[in-house]
Amino acid sequence: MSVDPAIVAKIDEGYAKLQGAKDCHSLLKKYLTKEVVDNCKNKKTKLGASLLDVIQSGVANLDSGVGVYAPDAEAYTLFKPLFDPLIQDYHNGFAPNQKQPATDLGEGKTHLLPDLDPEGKYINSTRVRCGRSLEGYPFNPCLTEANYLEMEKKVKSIFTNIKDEELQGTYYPLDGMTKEVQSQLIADHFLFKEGDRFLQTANACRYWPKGRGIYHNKNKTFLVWVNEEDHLRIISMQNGGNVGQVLERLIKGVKIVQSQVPFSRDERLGWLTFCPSNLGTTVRASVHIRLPKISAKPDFKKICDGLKLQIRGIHGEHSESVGGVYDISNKARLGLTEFEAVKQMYDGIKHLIELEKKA
Ligand SMILES: Nc1ncnc2c1ncn2[C@@H]1O[C@H](COP(=O)(O)OP(=O)(O)OP(=O)(O)O)[C@@H](O)[C@H]1O
Repeated sequence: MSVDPAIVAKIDEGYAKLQGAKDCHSLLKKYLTKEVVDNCKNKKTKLGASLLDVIQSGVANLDSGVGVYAPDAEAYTLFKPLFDPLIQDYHNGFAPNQKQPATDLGEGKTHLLPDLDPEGKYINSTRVRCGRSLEGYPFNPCLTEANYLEMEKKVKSIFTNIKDEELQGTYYPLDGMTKEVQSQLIADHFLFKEGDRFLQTANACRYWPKGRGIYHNKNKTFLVWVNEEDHLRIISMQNGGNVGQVLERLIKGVKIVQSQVPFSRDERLGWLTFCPSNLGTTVRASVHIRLPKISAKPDFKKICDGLKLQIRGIHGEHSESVGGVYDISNKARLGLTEFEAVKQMYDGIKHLIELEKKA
């Protein structure tokens, strides 16, 4: 199977565009060398995905942080000259000979994560999410409309089997949801946003809103996103800083969901996801936090980097802080266990609160 010359030409153009973009600091630009382009541009996965599928979002969006997506699981091995160094850079030096450790969600250990902010002075809310991909299905750019609908049907049957009283809820398909309800769910931080340009240019939004939706319990403390960036995003969240409680609920939910359908896991890369930044544990544990004194200092980002933490704005990735509230989470998700990923956020935030108190 050879790659269409028009696609090869677009890959070459993409490379040239990145090279010429002085203000582009994405990991794609850093690792898409001429050697990598020449090595990969004529390769195609069994499902027909090329290097263009991997790089097109980062080429279109020069302000990307990462800039690459895997159109299917095979892409991670076929295009490893690009993925391996990029993964190593993003995930704390996770080298090509390293393996993701076995899953440890933290069962029996959540008491080690008592409330970070019992007086409610700093933390508005806490959230822990993980992603899962249904075994046997590729990622967004390779999915057909029939795939989306079939996957949604499978996942809906998981939800109807949730018997746990706290987690029981309803699935709301995006198709048919009123704009008011959708906008309110987004504004309240429960639902994924609409029209994300990074995902759109990755070819991840075809047939939208078909097959997309959200499940949540009555209190909106346990939620599952269906077919946004990943097949599933399983989320536990609540007001305040009780990380242990949030994780406890997530563990319960993941175990129920996982007992019903098989998910794609790779020997080396752990749970497989569309974006390489989410591989491994797929865990992003975050707080919405106010740290007015230390966040005003010029070295705030450096302090967070040193604690292996990532800062985002209040409406998630690629958004700004509002009212001095930041979303701060663990950065790496690969090369450590799920519990360690949450603990990395926990220890880092504890330290930041101490610095804020002393400032
Ligand atoms: N601790 C938190 N409390 C309340 N809402 C949160 C918290 N962390 C994230 N959110 C909200 O979750 C939504 C999704 O955020 P965002 O897209 O940045 O992250 P994500 O779901 O982890 O996925 P990705 O990393 O792929 O973007 C946003 O509305 C964001 O404000």
